Amino acid sequence: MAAPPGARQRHTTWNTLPMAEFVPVDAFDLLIFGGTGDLARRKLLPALFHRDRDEQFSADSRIIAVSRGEMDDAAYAEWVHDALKEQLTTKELEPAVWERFAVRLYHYSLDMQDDSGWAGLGDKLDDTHSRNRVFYLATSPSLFGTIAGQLAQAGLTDERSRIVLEKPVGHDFDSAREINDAVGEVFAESQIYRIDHYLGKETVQNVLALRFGNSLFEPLWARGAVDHVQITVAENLGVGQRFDFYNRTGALRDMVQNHMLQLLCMVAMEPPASMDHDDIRNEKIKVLRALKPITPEVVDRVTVRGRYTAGIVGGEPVPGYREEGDDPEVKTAEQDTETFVAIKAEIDNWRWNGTPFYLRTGKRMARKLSEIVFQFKPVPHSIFGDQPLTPNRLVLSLQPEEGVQLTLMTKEPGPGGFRMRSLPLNLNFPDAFSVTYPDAYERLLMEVLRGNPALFMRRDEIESAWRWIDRIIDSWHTRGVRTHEYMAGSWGPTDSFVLLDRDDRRWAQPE
Ligand SMILES: NC(=O)C1=CN([C@@H]2O[C@H](COP(=O)(O)OP(=O)(O)OC[C@H]3O[C@@H](n4cnc5c(N)ncnc54)[C@H](OP(=O)(O)O)[C@@H]3O)[C@@H](O)[C@H]2O)C=CC1
Ligand SMILES: O=C1O[C@H](COP(=O)(O)O)[C@@H](O)[C@H](O)[C@H]1O
Repeated sequence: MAAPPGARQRHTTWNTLPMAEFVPVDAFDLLIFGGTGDLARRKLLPALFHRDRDEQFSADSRIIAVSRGEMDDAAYAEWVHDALKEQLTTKELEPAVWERFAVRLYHYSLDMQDDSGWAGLGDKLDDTHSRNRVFYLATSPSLFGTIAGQLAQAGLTDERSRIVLEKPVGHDFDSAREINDAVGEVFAESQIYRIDHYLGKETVQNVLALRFGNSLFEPLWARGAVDHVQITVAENLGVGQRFDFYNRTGALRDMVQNHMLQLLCMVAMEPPASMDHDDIRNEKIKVLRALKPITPEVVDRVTVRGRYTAGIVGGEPVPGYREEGDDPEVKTAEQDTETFVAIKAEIDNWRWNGTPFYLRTGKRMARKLSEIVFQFKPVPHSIFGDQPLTPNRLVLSLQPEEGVQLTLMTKEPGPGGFRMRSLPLNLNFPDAFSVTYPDAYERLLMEVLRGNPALFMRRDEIESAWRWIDRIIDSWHTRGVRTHEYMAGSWGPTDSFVLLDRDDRRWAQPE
């Protein structure tokens, strides 16, 4: 049926087939700037290999890596093969799939900071522009503007091409705006895909399904019923070989500015009118704009910075932050960088006024765990006398297991008396669906190749998030807020427990 005159055009390009099916994408040239880096080796190439295994790529689709290294296509294919051997099991790296994948691989040597060499890159590409052309920038963000400009000058872009920007987009609001301006001179906003790989995780998308596919939760999803929300992203790994990057960055910029704020937006936003990417992003931006600024007056009470010391993780002794990294020059430049941060965030809007969102992320914590916990309020009046009633809790688990758990009060069975027990109602996704869970990068790469930007961040989201983060960093500087030590293998510094204790609340973990 034709849309009525004046109806809004929707751009949803989600695969909504009734069954999970591997729908092929149109032919593409995917250029990975930084195609020999750590991200390409560990994430992008294994993700692409998996999608090729499921026959989603046409025979003529190509992957072209760009880096300064002198290597021909065959040498690059060999490098990729070694990388895949490291990342995948022998069973996964099926020889027939590898043969198909290997012929897609090309390498082009180029110093992106140099003006020469860009015209030659065009010779590697299909000049009929008959296939989708995607530029994936897996390099330092300081190169994003230069790369976009050089691509335009070499005549390699048109209105159909897409550009993917890896996180972080900038180091603060000003640098993010500079990058967005430079890239925006060449590409329209609809052609720019800013990655936050948390948006590619299944449970994060399941937040949409849970909230808006059920009538049960939405009426309770507000300050009237929800006491507070906790978002935890705990890692057991340390900073290891990324010391140089991390030392300049810290947990607030590395994890909160992007992943944690995106999670917060997904659970706190108002219902979007549709799954259209701009409908969703319009709601997310409202949440970011409603975040209460953290000023020097309150920063001590609502944030905690931590840094790990040596300890034991998973039964193994591990070094402290100060012992990580081996470059002496970097070591001397060491700052009081936080590897842990906890924040009491408040959203100044009708729905959430008075319901805080406690955010917590850290490296070298007791175990890897990412979850969002909705702590509901207690019943207003108990008819069960002295029996304690545990308020309901909804837990959305992202990692390591993906699922949803709702705790309910039930009556313990028995011939006499009336005893109440809190029990979980569990929906474990891997048990419920007999499919292999794709890595977040697999989904995100496919969405780029399909031209669906819903799972990517719009310019205003990035910039709003930076404004809020910059304010915290300024307040830390103004008040000289230092890091507190926590032992590797713990759940963070004591002060993070005090943060909740002050409000008479507790972190959901440790159990
Ligand atoms: N690694 C990870 O897990 C994650 C990384 N990121 C982000 O992705 C980006 C890339 O990270 P990562 O892969 O770890 O970095 P690496 O340092 O491992 O790789 C950088 C890549 O860029 C190439 N490169 C660097 N400078 C130039 C240049 N002037 N001209 C041409 N090629 C160049 C390098 O090749 P060569 O030196 O041979 O030129 C290499 O291929 C960073 O912004 C990072 O923050 C984001 C999330 C996770
Ligand atoms: O972007 C980043 O994310 C990883 C954590 O990702 P996950 O999918 O393993 O939870 C983090 O280790 C890294 O420091 C950060 O840059």
